[in-house]
Amino acid sequence: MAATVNPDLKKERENSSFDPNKITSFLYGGPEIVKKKRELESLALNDPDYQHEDLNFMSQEQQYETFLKKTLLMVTKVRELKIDVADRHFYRSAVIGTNPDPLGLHVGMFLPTLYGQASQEQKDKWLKMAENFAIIGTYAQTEMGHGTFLRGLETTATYDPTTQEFVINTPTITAYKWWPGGLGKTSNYCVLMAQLYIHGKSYGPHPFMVQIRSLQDHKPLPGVTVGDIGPKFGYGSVDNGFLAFNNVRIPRENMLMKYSKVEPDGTYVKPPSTKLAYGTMVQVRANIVVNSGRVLAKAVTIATRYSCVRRQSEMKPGHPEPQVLDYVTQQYKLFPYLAAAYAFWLTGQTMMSVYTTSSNQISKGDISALPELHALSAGLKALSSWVANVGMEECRMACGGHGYSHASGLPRLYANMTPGATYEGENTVMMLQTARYLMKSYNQSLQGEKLAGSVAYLSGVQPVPAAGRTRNMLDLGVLCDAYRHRAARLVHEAAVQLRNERQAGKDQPDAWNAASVDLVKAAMAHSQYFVVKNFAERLTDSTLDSSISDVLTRLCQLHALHGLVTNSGDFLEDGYLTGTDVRQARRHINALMAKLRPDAVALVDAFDFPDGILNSVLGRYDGNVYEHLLEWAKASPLNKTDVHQSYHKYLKPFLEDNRAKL
Ligand SMILES: CCCCCCCCCCCCCC(=O)SCCNC(=O)CCNC(=O)[C@H](O)C(C)(C)COP(=O)(O)OP(=O)(O)OC[C@H]1O[C@@H](n2cnc3c(N)ncnc32)[C@H](O)[C@@H]1OP(=O)(O)O
Ligand SMILES: Cc1cc2nc3c(=O)[nH]c(=O)nc-3n(C[C@H](O)[C@H](O)[C@H](O)COP(=O)(O)OP(=O)(O)OC[C@H]3O[C@@H](n4cnc5c(N)ncnc54)[C@H](O)[C@@H]3O)c2cc1C
Repeated sequence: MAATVNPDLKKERENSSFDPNKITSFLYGGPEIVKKKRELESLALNDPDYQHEDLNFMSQEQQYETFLKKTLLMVTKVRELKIDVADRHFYRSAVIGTNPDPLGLHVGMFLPTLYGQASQEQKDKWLKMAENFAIIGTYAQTEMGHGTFLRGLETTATYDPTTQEFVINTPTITAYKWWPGGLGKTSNYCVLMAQLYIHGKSYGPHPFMVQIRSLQDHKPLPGVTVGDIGPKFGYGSVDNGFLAFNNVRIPRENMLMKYSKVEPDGTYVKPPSTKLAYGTMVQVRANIVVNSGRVLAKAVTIATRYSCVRRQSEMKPGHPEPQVLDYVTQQYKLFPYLAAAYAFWLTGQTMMSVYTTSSNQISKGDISALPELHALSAGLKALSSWVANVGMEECRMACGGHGYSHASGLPRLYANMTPGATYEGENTVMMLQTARYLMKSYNQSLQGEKLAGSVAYLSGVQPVPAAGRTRNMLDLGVLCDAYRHRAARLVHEAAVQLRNERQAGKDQPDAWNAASVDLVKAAMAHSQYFVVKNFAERLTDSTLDSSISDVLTRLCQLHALHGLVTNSGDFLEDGYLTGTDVRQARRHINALMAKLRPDAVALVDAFDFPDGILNSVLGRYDGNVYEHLLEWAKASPLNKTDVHQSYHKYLKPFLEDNRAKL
């Protein structure tokens, strides 16, 4: 087995213009954090207790069992090792890699819902148990018939003042809860979203704490039907489940009552905003933005390293076969996603800091930040997960045939990450939520109100500059202006279309539906502007090491220019940019790619994913791809014996029969 680094990769690293550790430090927030991250990752990756056979060789049941065992062990070890709460995600992501785990919903949504929606007494009652995994919960909202339309949920929680209980019921097949992670086999509790009814009146969806399985033998409690929904496109390591209730009674105190309340006599106390009950979803949407950047970074790391190891065809007759990354078309496949990975990594950081600031404000009773937080997280969640999906698939195809093998790590990455476009708010629906906020804000600006936050740019009309001007299309100020102008114009045009539909006689919902393609386009342009502007702003950080600011600036330019060229119609339509500008932009992209080429490997190394996390033969740090491909294939279950047992059952009699007939 080769112990040395592949010579092509070695040369790439020797020829890069900067030290990748400096970018790693920038991406993770300083050298101390990087040190901590590496220590925790290496602790997890070198722990023999976490080793197991490749998941790709396992059935769904085996994957679930393996991951359950592994994550429970992780909980115990995190406790024993006394890992700080703030650092646990480093350890966790090294243990689970790019796979979801059966406790993901407990950590990612059940606990956050208790933190965000439970009253102090309820926290005192349940938090200790939940934080210490004495109970395991999930977030049971989606039903077979309704995921998007929360007001359409059919599960009911009917208050009975005589016993001071809620009666939980699943009235129809379509009311079955469907999809919650960890529900199928793992959880014994859930936060249940159900329609609250008091004295025959509906109050909309509310969260309830409901025990579903016995704490003694894990059997479903009386009146509870629960199970696994079966194999999916990915997510083999998670037991997504179904759940139904037949008039199950829970105490009044089990409705999560930080905001809405039901008094013993059935009096309903209204929350400051009904949408506060949706708070956990906003948090997870912000997390998805972070995750999309990381997922794209992983895919690009695999494809870029492999493209330096892979040699194919003759560029010049008689010359050695070039590294495929030297084909400019290959660069054009990968470098825009390399740039996008950086863009979304940084966007994710900003999104999380907006989330933290706004949610602190909200939990203190000031809910003014809620609409902006919802609109921003919805749009960025949708944009980032869409780009990550397209990018992962592009990276897979850029690896040729080997990209299709599970050895590449890319099919599993895609299958596990692509539902980010669907869960936690289907992407088109999320973009339409952002559009709703944009329309409101736009109308407010027309009334002369000054706008703040991400929509501040909608205040005041953006004039189209006079024709004939020359622009420097590499100037980040020029690029940000172009994106801002495009977003403002598309918001304006969507608003005009909406108004025209109304004037043509449609009511508001029909007009909205008729204008929805334009509305999504406007929300997309708004979100893209936010990403480009955020990237450019991060480069103005005076503490940024000068040795890396050049290369990061190139990535930012490439990200902005590539988006501009692929959406050139939007920038040209009203004459804001000229054909010459767009042609110039295309030339700059080629020049930028040539400049980035020597730094490509260092730029993906800077993401600092150890091999154990990447889990890809093609993306190995040492580049020794071929010998490990062979080794990996040999470990496949079909190769356990030279002659498979099916030969004796089927092939042998078939061949013998055919031979006998000759
Ligand atoms: C370590 C941990 C790792 C982390 C990862 C964890 C695990 C990851 C795995 C994850 C696994 C996956 C787990 C899962 O998948 S969990 C299930 C996730 N499900 C969804 O996301 C459902 C999506 N649907 C909705 O959110 C709502 O129903 C929508 C938004 C579609 C409409 O809603 P509704 O029909 O009720 O309302 P309306 O249209 O009448 O609008 C009314 C007003 O409300 C405003 N509004 C709406 N929503 C919000 C909001 N949230 N905050 C603030 N405001 C909000 C809205 O703008 C409007 O404002 P205005 O215009 O009137 O002023
Ligand atoms: C892997 C995975 C894990 C999940 N985990 C959980 C979980 O733990 N807990 C949980 O509660 N749920 C979970 N879900 C469910 C998930 O949240 C929903 O599937 C998601 O919110 C989308 O809702 P839907 O399935 O009803 O899609 P639908 O709304 O039926 O979407 C179908 C199509 O209709 C379109 N559409 C719907 N409404 C509109 C509209 N108003 N305007 C325009 N177009 C519209 C959509 O754009 C889409 O193209 C999970 C799903 C997956 C795939």
